[in-house]
Amino acid sequence: MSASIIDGKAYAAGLRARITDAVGDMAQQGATPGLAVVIVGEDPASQIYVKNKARQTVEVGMRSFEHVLPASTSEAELLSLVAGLNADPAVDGILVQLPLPRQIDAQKVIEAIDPAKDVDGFHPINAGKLMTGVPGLVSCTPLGCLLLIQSVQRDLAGLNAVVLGRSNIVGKPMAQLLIGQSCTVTVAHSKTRDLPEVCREADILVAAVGRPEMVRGDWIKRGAIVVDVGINRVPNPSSGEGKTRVVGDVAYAEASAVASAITPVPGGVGPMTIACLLRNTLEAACLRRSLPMPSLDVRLA
Ligand SMILES: Nc1nc2c(c(=O)[nH]1)N[C@@H](CN(C=O)c1ccc(C(=O)N[C@@H](CCC(=O)O)C(=O)O)cc1)CN2
Ligand SMILES: [Mg+2]
Repeated sequence: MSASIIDGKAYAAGLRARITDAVGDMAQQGATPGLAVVIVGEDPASQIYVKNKARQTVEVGMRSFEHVLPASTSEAELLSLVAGLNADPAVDGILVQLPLPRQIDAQKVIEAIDPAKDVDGFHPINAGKLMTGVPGLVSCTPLGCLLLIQSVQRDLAGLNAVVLGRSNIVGKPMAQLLIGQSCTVTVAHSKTRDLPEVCREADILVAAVGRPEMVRGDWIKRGAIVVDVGINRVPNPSSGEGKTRVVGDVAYAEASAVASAITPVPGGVGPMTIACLLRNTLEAACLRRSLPMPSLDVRLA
């Protein structure tokens, strides 16, 4: 078996096209959505993600408010900025890029964001809504993963899903989303016994552990759908000294020989994270204006 490749880049482009249409309709009614993105410090990867977020926000026709703060910013200063954004009627969505410098308690900042503007879906109110099956803003990376899984199989009821990783940002919300689709869900992690054995039970395997190529081909059930959330930079001496390349948490070539469908790294889950952020900003803007959320059905060729 050679797995079909789930093209997250193409899916994300399709989603952005649908969002662009919806935002155009809102703009005609004088209701252009706005997204505020906050970055603290100079982490190079975060700078790239934030630039991409701001650029794509403008590309879909939304207003982008970028706040670049020095690494020395205090928690009180950041909380004061968040309070201002909560009160700003032009801002529908607020995103504080993670990680934050060590002097700032990220959880405190997340909890300071108005849940109605929490387009990352990290606020305990939104996490609780997901847990209890109440509509709310859902964390972007797991939402992107679910959309990619459903692009190859719409009905997931009764399937065994294994989520590798238990972070608040990916693992836990991913498990909740799959429960919402009537999957039988196992959350596995670094202390799980017989991990390869547990993974081999999965019809759907979502890997979000941050360990390069940890999931081997013989951990995967024949015909499984494999979603790789990992973004790991590893040395790549064949392209020159000091050069790196990006790999996922799954050994891609081995897994492709066994799975029915698999997301690549890069070009799988990563692009969906920002597309879903824009989707969530649209949803927040619709809710705040009591407008219906447009359907954003994307079909891959
Ligand atoms: N407030 C938030 N902070 C962080 C989040 C988040 O969702 N909200 N997620 C990550 C970073 N992230 C977005 O912020 C993000 C990561 C990766 C990608 C992406 O497109 N990756 C590419 C590969 C990139 C590479 O080559 O290095 C891909 O997979 O194709 C987009 C967004 C942590 N912080
Ligand atoms: Mg993410």
